[in-house]
Amino acid sequence: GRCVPATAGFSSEKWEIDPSELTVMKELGSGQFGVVRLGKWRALCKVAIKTINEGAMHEEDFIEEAKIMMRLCHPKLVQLYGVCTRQRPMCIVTEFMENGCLLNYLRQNGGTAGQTWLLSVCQDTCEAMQYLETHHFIHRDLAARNCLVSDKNVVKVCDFGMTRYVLDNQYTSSTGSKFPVKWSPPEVLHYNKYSSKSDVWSFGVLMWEVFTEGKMPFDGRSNVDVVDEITRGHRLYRPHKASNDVYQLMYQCWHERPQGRPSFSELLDSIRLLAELAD
Ligand SMILES: CCC(=O)Nc1cccc(Nc2nc(Nc3ccc(OCCOC)cc3)ncc2F)c1
Repeated sequence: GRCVPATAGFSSEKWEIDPSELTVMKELGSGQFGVVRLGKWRALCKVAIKTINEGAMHEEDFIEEAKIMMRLCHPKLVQLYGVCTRQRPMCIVTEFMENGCLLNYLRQNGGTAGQTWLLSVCQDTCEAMQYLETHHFIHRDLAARNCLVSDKNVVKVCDFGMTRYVLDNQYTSSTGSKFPVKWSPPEVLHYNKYSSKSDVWSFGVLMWEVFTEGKMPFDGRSNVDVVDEITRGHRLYRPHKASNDVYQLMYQCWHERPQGRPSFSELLDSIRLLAELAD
């Protein structure tokens, strides 16, 4: 099936990739840990090679985790192929997605995107999140910037669980300048309490990003103001391209209490129903 043991043949320990079998090509941009480049494995398979800047990551912990992440296989998850840990800087090798980051794709192709595709983006990402929920794996940083678009305009979720290995405390502390406050629920902002239900809150914000075709949530407001607004019960407005049904779905994701929010399984059933009715 889809989940071919991706690194079968990559090397002895299934998560270790032999760098001599990688050809590095053009630069794609920069992610959380450093530069990401397009590459080829054994001159054949296109891959994304993410270089990990020295001091950017808890490397030992990540290598342990990579063994688990390799086992997370789903058609809507950007597949982790393996790591090159025997040289520095270390690198992470993943599936390559032709059309790049969803956030930029929405901003560049906005306006032309029909509601059908916008809803399909939510369905793709919800399928990935339902899979992670089933495997009790929390993403912790779900947002359009952490989704990628394939050559067939299928959207996949990437960088799941990676925030646990970031050393820059501007990212990791909820008062840090780089912390995803605008994608975080009250229990994360106040108690650092992560769960699949905190991912559901982020998913609601991702739906808002999709239906506004890449707007910044709470645009112009500071993180401190957003914490205050959210705590007082304020929520993001209905995007013009979102029907009332679609808005109701994302709004449910922002229930103050985690247990008041739907699961990804329930969200997926609702999205599939809306997609059917829209056809
Ligand atoms: C918004 C956040 C953001 O840009 N993130 C980001 C940037 C760079 C690379 C990655 N990671 C991966 N990228 C690809 N494919 C990719 C293809 C085209 C592209 O075009 C860039 C120039 O566009 C004119 C960028 C990426 N496949 C797997 C990744 F893992 C993530």
